[in-house]
Amino acid sequence: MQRSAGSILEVKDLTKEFGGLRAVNGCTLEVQAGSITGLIGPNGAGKSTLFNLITGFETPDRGRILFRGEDVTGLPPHRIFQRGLCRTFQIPREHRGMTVLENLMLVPPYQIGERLWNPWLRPRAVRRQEMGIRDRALAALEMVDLVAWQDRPAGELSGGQRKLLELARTLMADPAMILLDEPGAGVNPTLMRRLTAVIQRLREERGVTFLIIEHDLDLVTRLCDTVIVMSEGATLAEGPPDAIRRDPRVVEAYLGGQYVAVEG
Ligand SMILES: Nc1ncnc2c1ncn2[C@@H]1O[C@H](COP(=O)(O)OP(=O)(O)OP(=O)(O)O)[C@@H](O)[C@H]1O
Repeated sequence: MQRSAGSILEVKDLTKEFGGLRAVNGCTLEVQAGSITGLIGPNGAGKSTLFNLITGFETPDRGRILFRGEDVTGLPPHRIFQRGLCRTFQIPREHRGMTVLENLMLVPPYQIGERLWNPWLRPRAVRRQEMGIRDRALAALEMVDLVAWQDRPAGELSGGQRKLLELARTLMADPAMILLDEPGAGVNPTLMRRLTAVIQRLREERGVTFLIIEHDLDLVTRLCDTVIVMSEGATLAEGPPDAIRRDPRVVEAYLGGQYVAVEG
C-alpha cells in the first residue's frame, strides 16, 4: 500500500567520482513520503555511495538533494540528522560495554548537561532534560521490544538485536525518514520478522518514510511498496516489487542471468 503524500526526498542529477570512477553518475530519484522504498542493484551500482551523499558523509561533485523541499546538499551529517533524515550505524566498539539504555541516551545532540557550566548554573534544567532523554530512550526501546535488555551491555546483544538497537538510536532524533543499509544481512528469521514489524509500525504510527538497501529480494518484495533499481551509478527502473522482479532490464542488469523471473 502506498500512501502517497508527495515526495519527501528528491535526488537530482547527483554525481560523485572517486579518482575517475563515477560511483554515482547523474542519479535522479524521488522517494514518496510515507513509503517503504527499496533500493536494489548489483554490487558496485553506487547504492552505498548514494546513501553517503544523501546523509552528508560524502559531498557530491554535481547535483542536488532536497529533503522536505529544502536543499540539504553538502550539509554536514549532524545537520541532516537533526532535520530528521537519519541512517542507522553500527554500535561503535567503545560503546559496546555501555548498557543498551546508555547507548540511546548518548544520541541527542546539544544536551544542555554537556555544556560546561550548565550543571552548576541550571541544575534543574539539566535534570529535567536527562529525565526527558531517559523517557525517550525507554520509549524507543519499547518500540523495538528491547526494554528487557536496557541494563545489559550492548555488546551482549545478538546481531539482529543490535540492528534493532541501531534502529532505536535513530528514533531518538524523531526521524521523518530512515535509511537502512542491508537490514537483513546476518539476521535470523525470527528477529527479521520483528525488524520488519517495527519498520511497518513506525510507518503506520508515525508516518516514518524508509529507504532500504537490501539484496534479499524476497524481503524487499514483502516489505517495500516501491523499488528503485540502480545500475552503474544511475536509476535503471522503478516500480512495485513484483513488476520490478519481472522487468527484463532488471533481470539483465541486476540479476545478471542468475535469477529466473517467476510469473504469478
Ligand atoms: N571512498 C571510495 N573511494 C573509491 N572508490 C569508492 C569509494 N566508495 C565507493 N567506491 C567505488 O564506487 C563504486 C560504487 O560503490 P558502492 O559501494 O556505492 O556500490 P554499492 O551499490 O553499494 O555496492 P554493494 O552492493 O557491493 O555494497 C564501486 O566501484 C566502489 O568501489
